[in-house]
Amino acid sequence: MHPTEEVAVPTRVIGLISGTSVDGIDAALVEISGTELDLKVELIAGATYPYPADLRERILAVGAGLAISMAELAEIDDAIAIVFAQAAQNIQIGHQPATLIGSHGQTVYHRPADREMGNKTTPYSRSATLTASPLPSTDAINRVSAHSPLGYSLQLGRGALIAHVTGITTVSNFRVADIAIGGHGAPLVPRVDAYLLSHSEEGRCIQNIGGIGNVAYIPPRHGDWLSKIRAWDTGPGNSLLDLAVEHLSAGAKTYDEDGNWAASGTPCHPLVEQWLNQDYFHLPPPKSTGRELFGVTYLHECLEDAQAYQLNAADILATLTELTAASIVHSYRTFLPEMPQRVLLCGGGSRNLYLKSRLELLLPSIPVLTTDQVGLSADFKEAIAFAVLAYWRLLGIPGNLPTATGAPQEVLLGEIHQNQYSVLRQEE
Ligand SMILES: Nc1ncnc2c1ncn2[C@@H]1O[C@H](COP(=O)(O)OP(=O)(O)OP(=O)(O)O)[C@@H](O)[C@H]1O
Ligand SMILES: CC(=O)N[C@H]1[C@@H]2OC[C@@H](O2)[C@@H](O)[C@@H]1O[C@H](C)C(=O)O
Repeated sequence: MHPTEEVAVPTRVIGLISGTSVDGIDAALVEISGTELDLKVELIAGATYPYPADLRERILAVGAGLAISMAELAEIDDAIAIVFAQAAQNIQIGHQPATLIGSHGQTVYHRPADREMGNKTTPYSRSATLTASPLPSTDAINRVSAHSPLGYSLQLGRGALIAHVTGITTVSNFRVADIAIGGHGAPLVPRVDAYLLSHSEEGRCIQNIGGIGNVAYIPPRHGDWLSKIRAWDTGPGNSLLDLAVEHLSAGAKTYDEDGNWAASGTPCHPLVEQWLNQDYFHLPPPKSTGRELFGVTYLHECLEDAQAYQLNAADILATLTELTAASIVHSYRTFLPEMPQRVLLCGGGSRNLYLKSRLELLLPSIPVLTTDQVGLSADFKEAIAFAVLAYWRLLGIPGNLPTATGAPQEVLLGEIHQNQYSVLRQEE
């Protein structure tokens, strides 16, 4: 290739994600330089674009198990891609345009790998030498597909359509490569956290509180610090709280702004202790979860349990907030090699002042700040991370951390959908 024709690695990148709260599309326009240890990201613009109300309702219904036809699945996949593409267009207005998009899409289903099955022999042949054997019986197939050795995670909003609509090369479907080798495919942000938020002397927990909570413990940055990182989904973040607020306000509110409603109640500690007995909180990492577990059914069970204590609405919210805080701290004390010297919060839950105060109470002598306070946007960190993951994908740098996802090795994450312009250039 002639030197003047050399294609520069895109450095102006858009990251897009809608998380488990399904509140809207977070878009971050960033300027990236460096690669890993010298990685630098400047946030040029960040915005959240709320979903059209009817699309949000459909996503939540599908995520909660509504049966739909294949045609409807294709339709909703493309509807999400179109609003993501529009978010990408909007975030560039008034700025130099981007040449790459990293789009996480919208998770509508997440089933972690079945550890038990992963270690068991399967009814199909895994041997390297091909030997003719009968196809598995229907019973065996049903057994395996009900407890597949591989996880399954579905993110809608196909990258091909985003690339087509925006004309910008788009990387999407980040979770599948990790899942294909036996990982959970989540959490994926910790590798980016490691390079953007590690400290030379200080062990830090980066705690995202979205619909679901997840933590990345990052030891001080020396020696083999990278292999000592631990990360997992801590359990409910705001998912149960949001559902409870909607229920208790008869649909008038969708979340507990600043945690004010919960702050006017009193947490019921025996109930929190009872809820903490739940299996997920005792499962050792790597582990991941979603609204499939901490969703509507779970909330209804919590509300039933609460009846025995005759709690009012504020007490119920205080108790659910306490579950989020206590499950986070319980998981640090149970699974971390050592407690962090600092906790940095991000995600919408970092704005819940009552939740933050409960975390501070449960973590005496450990400062609890937000990532904003160390220079990385708490609102847009996940979107920023998917911009970096797309950038790494083009550079051939792996995006997963095996200690976080449980995958046996590092892999390149994401499928690349080139824009029409670069496809035409290759054909010339
Ligand atoms: N001012 C606020 N006070 C209290 N809670 C807030 C506030 N702002 C946002 N939230 C909470 O944050 C949630 C959205 O957080 P976020 O956008 O980080 O979640 P997400 O990215 O969808 O989830 P995940 O990280 O699990 O994928 C809202 O649903 C709400 O519960
Ligand atoms: C399957 C899925 O979308 N998981 C999300 C979810 O939201 C928080 C937590 O559960 C986390 O593991 C993950 O997201 C972030 C972006 C991650 O992969 O790091």
